[in-house]
Amino acid sequence: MPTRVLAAGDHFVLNRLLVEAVRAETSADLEFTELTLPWPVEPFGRVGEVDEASGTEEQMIEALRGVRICLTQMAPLTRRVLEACPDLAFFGVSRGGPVNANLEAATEHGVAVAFAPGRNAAATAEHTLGMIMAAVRRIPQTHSDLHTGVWRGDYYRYEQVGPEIEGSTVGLVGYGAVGRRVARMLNALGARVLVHDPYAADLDGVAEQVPFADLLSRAQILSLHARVTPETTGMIGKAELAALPAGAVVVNCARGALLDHDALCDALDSGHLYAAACDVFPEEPIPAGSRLLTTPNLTVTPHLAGASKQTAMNAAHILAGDVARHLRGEPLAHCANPEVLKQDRR
Ligand SMILES: NC(=O)c1ccc[n+]([C@@H]2O[C@H](COP(=O)([O-])OP(=O)(O)OC[C@H]3O[C@@H](n4cnc5c(N)ncnc54)[C@H](O)[C@@H]3O)[C@@H](O)[C@H]2O)c1
Ligand SMILES: O=C(O)[C@H](O)COP(=O)(O)O
Repeated sequence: MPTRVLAAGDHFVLNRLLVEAVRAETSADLEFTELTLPWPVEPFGRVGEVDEASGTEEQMIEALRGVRICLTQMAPLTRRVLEACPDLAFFGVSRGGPVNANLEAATEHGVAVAFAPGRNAAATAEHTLGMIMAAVRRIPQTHSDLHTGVWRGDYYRYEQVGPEIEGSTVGLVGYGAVGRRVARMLNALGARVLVHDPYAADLDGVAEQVPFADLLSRAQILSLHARVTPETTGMIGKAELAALPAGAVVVNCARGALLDHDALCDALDSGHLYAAACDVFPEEPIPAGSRLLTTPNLTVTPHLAGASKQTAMNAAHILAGDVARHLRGEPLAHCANPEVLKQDRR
């Protein structure tokens, strides 16, 4: 009897990549089903606490009959799904965190939850560098000026000039897959890189861990790369922005929940900050009429830092490696619930 595998991504391209990556990783006798599911309301920021009713729960329960391995981007693994699908043993989430899985219930049901850390870290780090440069050099503003027939060379040459990255002090909050790549790039550009991440042990020799208050008082460029936790939610508010040196630049390509956006707009309006750039917001899409769309010197992109040609392929390869390990009865490389009692239910 072949082992049944369900690829339940939000796009047929992801499903194809998942199936092909698993086929390339193992010669086990597998039978694949592909199901394209709509992207549910994103539980941004919560990891492993999902359990509310979801529109796709019924579809999942139906599709998971007899399925042992499920690979998905956002399909919900709720307690109800787990109770209704006793054959499931492996649930792979093609994201940096298994935000769509109830980890406690999965562990109770002996279902291993795998995920794909770092799959989009290069893309996100490169976008962050782009946002820093865009903000510091006023690229979006001057580009828009030219489109409206305005050539303001002297203004931007003398009155609106930002710091060079070379020689600047940059503060990174969070030193995980993205943060450490940003640090390497900025280090190569000649910046001094300070880090606040209480859980990062090794700083790769390119950055210096400092107390949070020191980082804030010294960072000419502040870039956020922490995951959202109770500890990091709202960690950059009015007081933290005020603590930055005058003329500082703030960049957020992590999560909107880390930053008080009203305080950010106030700090830009008052001239305390020179510029800011955000890819993520408290509400997405940004509602019409929001200050985030009209505050000068705030560059915005629509939550696409992690998107690249490689991202989905990287995720598929990371998950496929763990599918092969699961089938061989080996420990997984990226398991969100390693305490799972019964990983192998063959
Ligand atoms: N905009 C996008 O498209 C996009 C793409 C990828 C990742 N992200 C977001 O970027 C962030 C970083 O992603 P990653 O893949 O590097 O995650 P990661 O899990 O590899 O790293 C997150 C880091 O945050 C640190 N952290 C935890 N608590 C902290 C605290 N109190 N203070 C400072 N640091 C703390 C952790 O120790 C860890 O090193 C996440 O919020 C992720 O959701 C956004
Ligand atoms: O949607 C995003 O922000 C990116 O895909 C990264 O999120 P993740 O690391 O939580 O998957």
